[in-house]
Amino acid sequence: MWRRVASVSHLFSHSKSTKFNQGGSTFKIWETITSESEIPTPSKGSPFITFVLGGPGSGKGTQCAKIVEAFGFTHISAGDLLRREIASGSAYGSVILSTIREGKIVPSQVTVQLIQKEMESSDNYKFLIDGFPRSEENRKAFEQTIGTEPDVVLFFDCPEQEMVKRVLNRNQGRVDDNIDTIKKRLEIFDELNWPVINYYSQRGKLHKINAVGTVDEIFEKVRPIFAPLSK
Ligand SMILES: Nc1ncnc2c1ncn2[C@@H]1O[C@H](COP(=O)(O)OP(=O)(O)O)[C@@H](O)[C@H]1O
Ligand SMILES: Nc1ccn([C@@H]2O[C@H](COP(=O)(O)OP(=O)(O)O)[C@@H](O)[C@H]2O)c(=O)n1
Ligand SMILES: [Mg+2]
Repeated sequence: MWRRVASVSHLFSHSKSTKFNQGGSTFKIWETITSESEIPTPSKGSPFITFVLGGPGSGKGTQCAKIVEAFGFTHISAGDLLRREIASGSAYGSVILSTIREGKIVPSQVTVQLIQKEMESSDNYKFLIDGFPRSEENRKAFEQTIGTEPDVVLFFDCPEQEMVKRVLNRNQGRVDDNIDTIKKRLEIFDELNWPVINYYSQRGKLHKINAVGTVDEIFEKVRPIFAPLSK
């Protein structure tokens, strides 16, 4: 549930719990109903980090481009970094390629190192980290290596059927955009994503966004989260 608060620097949040049954065990998910939530005030001395979560095809990359344009973030896509690593012929390339083909998660050490390099080489202090963390292992490795937590976590919540449709129409020549790999990616997403969502929800950082609608309609739900930030 959203309440638009135009040009007000405070958005407050309250939560309700929902139970999800994942692989035999029940996780209690705190669903943040972002009507009123406060985002920290960024300072140029320290990075302002937003994690962008959601299943394959939920629209993370598309919304990141809009956020960059409106709010001046630097977009770091974990998937793009891994694909760049493959293309560069790096020593890790073949392992990364087979992991992506199988829809599995690349070891966190590799992904976090790539993210860290991007952050360190940027002059910006506002980062959108897209498609990361995809597991608790990812999350913990980031915290240990970078030594900080995200300020904001976005979660694009999209029905599976819609995600499958979008991925099959994406047309970017990706090795993982085929029905077999998508099925595996959705299974992995279902198994590993919820504990991460639960963790950030309990810390009051999660902004869950219904990812069904047009790109612009969805961005109008994202915009108020960052409204307190200037470009
Ligand atoms: N709201 C939307 N409605 C319909 N298609 C969308 C929407 N947002 C993104 N898409 C399309 O769906 C595909 C997946 O979007 P993308 O941003 O790459 O998702 P993700 O990064 O989460 O996998 C792309 O082809 C994109 O153009
Ligand atoms: N944190 C991450 C992000 C991506 N990946 C791998 O990269 C693939 C593509 O990630 P992506 O973020 O580009 O995919 P989309 O959700 O954008 O479709 C994933 O399915 C994983 O195999 C990973 O191992 N760890
Ligand atoms: Mg993407």
